[in-house]
Amino acid sequence: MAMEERGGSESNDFGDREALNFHIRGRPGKIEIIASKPMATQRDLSLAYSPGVAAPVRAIAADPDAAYDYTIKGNLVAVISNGTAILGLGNLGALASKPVMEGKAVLFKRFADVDSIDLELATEDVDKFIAAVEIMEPSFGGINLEDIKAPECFIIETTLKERMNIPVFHDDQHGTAIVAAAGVINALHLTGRRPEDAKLVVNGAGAAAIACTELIKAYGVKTVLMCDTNGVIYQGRTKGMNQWKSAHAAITDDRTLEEAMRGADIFLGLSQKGAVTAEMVASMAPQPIIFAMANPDPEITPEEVARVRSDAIVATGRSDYPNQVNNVLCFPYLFRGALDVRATSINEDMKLAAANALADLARQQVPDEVAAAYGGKARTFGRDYIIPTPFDPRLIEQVPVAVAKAAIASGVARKPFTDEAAYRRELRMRLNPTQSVLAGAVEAAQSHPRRVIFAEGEQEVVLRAAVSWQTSGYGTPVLVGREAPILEGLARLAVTDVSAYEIHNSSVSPLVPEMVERLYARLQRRGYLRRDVQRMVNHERNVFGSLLMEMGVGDVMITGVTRNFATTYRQVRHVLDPLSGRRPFGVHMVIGKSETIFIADTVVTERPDAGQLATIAEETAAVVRRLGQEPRVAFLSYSNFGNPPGEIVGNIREAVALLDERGAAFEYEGEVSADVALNPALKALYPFSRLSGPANVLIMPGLHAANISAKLLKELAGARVLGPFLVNMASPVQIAPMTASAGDLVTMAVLASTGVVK
Ligand SMILES: NC(=O)C1=CN([C@@H]2O[C@H](COP(=O)(O)OP(=O)(O)OC[C@H]3O[C@@H](n4cnc5c(N)ncnc54)[C@H](OP(=O)(O)O)[C@@H]3O)[C@@H](O)[C@H]2O)C=CC1
Ligand SMILES: CC(=O)C(=O)O
Ligand SMILES: [Mg+2]
Repeated sequence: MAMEERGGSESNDFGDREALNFHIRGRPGKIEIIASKPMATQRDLSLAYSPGVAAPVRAIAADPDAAYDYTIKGNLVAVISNGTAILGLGNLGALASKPVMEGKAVLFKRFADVDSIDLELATEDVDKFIAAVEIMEPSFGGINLEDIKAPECFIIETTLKERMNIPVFHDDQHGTAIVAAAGVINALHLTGRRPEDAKLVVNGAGAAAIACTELIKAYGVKTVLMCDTNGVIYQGRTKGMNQWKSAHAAITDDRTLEEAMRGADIFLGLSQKGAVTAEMVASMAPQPIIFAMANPDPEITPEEVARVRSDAIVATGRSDYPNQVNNVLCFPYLFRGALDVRATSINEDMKLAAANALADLARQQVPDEVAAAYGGKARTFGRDYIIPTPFDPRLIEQVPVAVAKAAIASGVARKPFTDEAAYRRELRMRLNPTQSVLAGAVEAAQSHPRRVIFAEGEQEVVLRAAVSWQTSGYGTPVLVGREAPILEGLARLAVTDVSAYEIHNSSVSPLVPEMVERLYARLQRRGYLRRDVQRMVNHERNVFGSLLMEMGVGDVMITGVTRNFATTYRQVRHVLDPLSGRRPFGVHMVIGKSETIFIADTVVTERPDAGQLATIAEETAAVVRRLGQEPRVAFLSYSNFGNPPGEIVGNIREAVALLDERGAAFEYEGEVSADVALNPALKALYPFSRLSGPANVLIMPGLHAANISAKLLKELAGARVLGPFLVNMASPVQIAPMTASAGDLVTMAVLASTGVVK
């Protein structure tokens, strides 16, 4: 997101209150543990616990490696801290570090499907810390040390690496160094500099700073001045020194950061908020490279830099500016690769491989399916994109493969892979690409704020969605309803600045006369009297809201929580039309762990004929592609390829033949039963089937089957079911289910406003 698009704001678009609410909502914190095996029956209990559990116990006692087969060990990483250097907030103790450590654990899961648990150890004693961690080796596949201050972190990590036979990795040192090095390589490339000619100034001489400096020196940067709270670290300095700082002591007359910064090509900030001034930045060399990486607030903000330098490449550790240089780009993927080949350690070769993979990725052309993850906004390598963003769906494939290969080549992999293509496939399957698209759409929504008409503005759930829309920076909520209840509702939600919300009351709106004229012109030849139309405009919020859309008051309309779909749809269609020549239909999305299943048409056409089925399939396939997945369409029935025969089966077979005739450019098959479509073992009974894998688009034979199965899944399956999404309307209108949460409403609005669903 470019700075101007943020409106030049220098603060978060959310406050502490929202961050606290986020953490307290539902289950406190950010983690829960779920069972990976069913625990439904007496038999399950016997297998999982006594007596069944004795079998894996004996197997592991006989062969310790069997723990990787029979327990979670091989995919479990401990995030361990004592809270002595929590981000850039300082030594606030073990307990206070827990939100960060829980956060790291969920990032492991979200980005690389690594299970992770946080452990906060209440000690600043190095020996006690080491003793506690080393005896935990049986439990974990790897140890991620976090937010432990220097110089203790160096002793802790070195000793644990010597004593433990699983990867031990201090994220603040090496994770940060890998990502910073990738960014520096690309920034040097962009500014046409050679590493050996560049002057680097590092502010901070702790865990992150020392490791970053070492890695960047290994890449060829020779002239380095490092500073800490006592200024420049020069040869001969005695105050506040230790052996790790001494290794980087320079021969120089500079004594302060201000002096060191003069003429510097690169600045790395790994110290504290506000440590750098605009004057210092102004004194740097042309095209300065400025990585202000302190969290949560950088040494200097990109806005402050922009005021004095227009030629700088700027990165921070935060996700709300371009170029996020943060170890989140590294640790999930590095451990993924290390765990997958059961590496005994994470060595220099693996770190270099990760840095190079990250740097390469940013330089690659962004393919269309990845652009979908950015809401269609293609990224190109340049000043505002020197490093991939955390939601880039290619990271899960490229970085772990590079790391695993380096582990194999350097001899630390205990279980090398032999088939790289199969490993890449396995990695891709770990994450659901739709999640990346949703994340990308959110980013796109923030950079192109839109006006959303919430037609049911007095409803509590709608107000919560509207507040979330506004505070997330997606744009202006336009609320339909009476002013007093809406203002009361906003006050209950602690909104202080109501000027950010627009309220339209259909009883008193000055737009009503024009609305009546427009609608009467449209409906008079459908048997509506002027007074019928007047009543509809005044009393039917969906009609009023749709007219607001029609008159350009909003960009997107969201409704649906107070009336059933059919009623709402009828009201909307009084005013708004489908795309020319198109027939609207509905798609539900069932968002699973590694894939999303799409079901259509779940809302409009009761008994689609063959032509309609074929068109629904084609248009759903287009939606699926925009959501980052390659469609594999199954036309569902109770029968498989004509067996048993039946009346509605003919329609479906004809739809498949029509797609053949039309030369449809996606995989499709039918008619098949749901289990043959989804279960590879059953599909194998039909080896001629044209689907290359389980279907992800289920085209239902009729509205009954579609709507019932979507709702059954929502109520029973425990999966996240979104929709129905209304496709093919000329203006972006979405009709949510009456059960929609505020989050669902926002997601629907985001997908509609970014054109991912249309
Ligand atoms: N973007 C990212 O991915 C990451 C960012 N970081 C950030 O780096 C910073 C340091 O973290 P970490 O290395 O773990 O912590 P440490 O406690 O190990 O090191 C902190 C270092 O910063 C120095 N320092 C503090 N304030 C100043 C100042 N005003 N001017 C100069 N030096 C200063 C300290 O100096 P002295 O030695 O004199 O006490 C010390 O050397 C934090 O802000 C953290 O958020 C860390 C990891 C990853
Ligand atoms: C990002 C991180 O790990 C830190 O700031 O400490
Ligand atoms: Mg950290």
